[in-house]
Amino acid sequence: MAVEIFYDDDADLSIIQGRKVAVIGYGSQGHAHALSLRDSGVDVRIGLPEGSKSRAKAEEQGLKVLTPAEAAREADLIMILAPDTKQRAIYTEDIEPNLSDGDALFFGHGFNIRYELIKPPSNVDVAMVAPKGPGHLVRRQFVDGKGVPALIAVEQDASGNAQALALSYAAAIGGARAGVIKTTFTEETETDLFGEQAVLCGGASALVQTGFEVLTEAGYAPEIAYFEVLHELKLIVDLMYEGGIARMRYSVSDTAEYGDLTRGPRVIGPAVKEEMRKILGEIQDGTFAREWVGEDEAGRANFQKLEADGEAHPIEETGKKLRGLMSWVDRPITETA
Ligand SMILES: NC(=O)C1=CN([C@@H]2O[C@H](COP(=O)(O)OP(=O)(O)OC[C@H]3O[C@@H](n4cnc5c(N)ncnc54)[C@H](OP(=O)(O)O)[C@@H]3O)[C@@H](O)[C@H]2O)C=CC1
Ligand SMILES: CC[C@](O)(C(C)=O)C(=O)O
Ligand SMILES: [Mg+2]
Ligand SMILES: [Mg+2]
Repeated sequence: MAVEIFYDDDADLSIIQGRKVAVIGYGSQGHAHALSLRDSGVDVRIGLPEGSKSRAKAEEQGLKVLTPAEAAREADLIMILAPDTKQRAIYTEDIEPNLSDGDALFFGHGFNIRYELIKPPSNVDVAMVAPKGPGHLVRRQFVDGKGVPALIAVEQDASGNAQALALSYAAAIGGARAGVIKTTFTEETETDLFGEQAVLCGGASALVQTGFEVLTEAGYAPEIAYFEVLHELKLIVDLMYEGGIARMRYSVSDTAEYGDLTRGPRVIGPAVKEEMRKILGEIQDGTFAREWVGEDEAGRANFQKLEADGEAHPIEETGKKLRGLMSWVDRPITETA
């Protein structure tokens, strides 16, 4: 089925400019949405708990900061950009008691609706604006006059205007400069989880670490291995981003292209594809969501151990040293872009 894609000319910015928006959370996505909404002329407040370390950042950037409950009460559109595992409690304690007829409840990812962790009342719009990129780059691209593509979805259309509202919001954060695709909460949640697990974060990290291990264990210099499997990956992916896999193959040598065509399918062979299908199945049947919510409720011990193991991987030390010698690469993540 053909998808519907919307651009700036299809969006009416005045719709979101007429709303009082509460952004709950001020992390990767929260700061990007809030600052870009504000720069697009939208009335924004941030909802953060009293003890949150993000409060000072939001205040420094001139934003009004309230508790999540106060922000939800004052606003008529509430965008939840707190961690997925915390959203159910925030919704129950701070948002649900402050929802009124005609309010809109927005999400940046469909997890809590798809897995029925949050069940909103029927008198509010429930919609999603999900940028297809990390929040710090969503903000950086907005400031640079560009945009990260976004997905919109409407789960509940109490007002009869929820899609236009979601499109207007997506345009205000720069998404409609690149393209906004209409989808469902289910399709966004399942494809997003699959993408980040199998390809973008899980697949790519494991590919890079394994390539680095094979080279260094065979006695090659870690610095050369780093440049080969991590640094150059960005340059190769830039070509794919600009012109697809064909553009990358045009630019690399024919030796590289022959190796790509004959060896690539051996690395990512039928066993990997089968594992990817299993991973997708665990997303579709709720196994992953139950596991992740359980891990969070149990205090995240396994998550923290795996994270620490990743930080201790030798590629990190090599990379830190080499990136420090390339000022244009070692760019800090900032909250203002
Ligand atoms: N990261 C990304 O680029 C993307 C994320 N998303 C989705 O966006 C949502 C937010 O993710 P992300 O930006 O990564 O989150 P982050 O972890 O970067 O930030 C979470 C923010 O929520 C705050 N927070 C924590 N607990 C509460 C609470 N009880 N009440 C209010 N605020 C709270 C945190 O405060 P403190 O700083 O004090 O911890 C922090 O400011 C998720 O649904 C995610 O799936 C979608 C697309 C991409
Ligand atoms: C790829 C990870 C992501 O889905 C994203 C930046 O789009 C996320 O959840 O952070
Ligand atoms: Mg994503
Ligand atoms: Mg995601």
